Amino acid sequence: MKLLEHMGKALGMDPNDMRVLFEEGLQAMRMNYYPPCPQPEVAIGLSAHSDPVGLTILLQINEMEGLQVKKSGVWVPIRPLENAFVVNIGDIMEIVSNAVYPSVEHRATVNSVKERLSIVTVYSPRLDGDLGPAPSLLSPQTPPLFKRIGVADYFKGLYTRELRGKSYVDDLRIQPHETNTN
Ligand SMILES: O=C(O)CCC(=O)C(=O)O
Ligand SMILES: [Fe+2]
Repeated sequence: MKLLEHMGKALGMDPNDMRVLFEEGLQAMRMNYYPPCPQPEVAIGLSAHSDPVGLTILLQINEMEGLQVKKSGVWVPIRPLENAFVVNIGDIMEIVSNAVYPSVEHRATVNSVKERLSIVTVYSPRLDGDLGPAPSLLSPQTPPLFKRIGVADYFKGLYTRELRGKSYVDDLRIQPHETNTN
């Protein structure tokens, strides 16, 4: 919550906009195990995706490289640093910040030498909340770029589709022909 509050402050958001959504939010944890793979060049540990949450904090536990983020269309390896967390922006933060903080597309590769482990904790809004660009960031000059959707409906929509890059957040984007000029 502290991290989110600071990010909201940096954006010039009304602190309440962040609180209303994320206070009493959902926190989940998962551990990923990638066994060594004899043919890593034809396999993938976790296919390209952006995390559908607010923020992700990730620890590459046994210091095996594998996480890659897409930067300007190129996959860049994230070298594990001892005792350092990786903080990834999720799709919900992209929506709330009205695309000021875009979510990061990433994937995990495997290798033939050793298994790889990562622990991930994700933070999301409360399920009974309502998700959309923070009202305090909107003005006639900065109109909303995403549709509003209930948090529960957002997750329902998410789990009925496949993991494919940033396709879900792209579907929630308001298209130019949908812009309401009233
Ligand atoms: O194992 C990794 O480094 C990436 C894991 C990940 O992206 C995820 O669990 O969402
Ligand atoms: Fe991820």
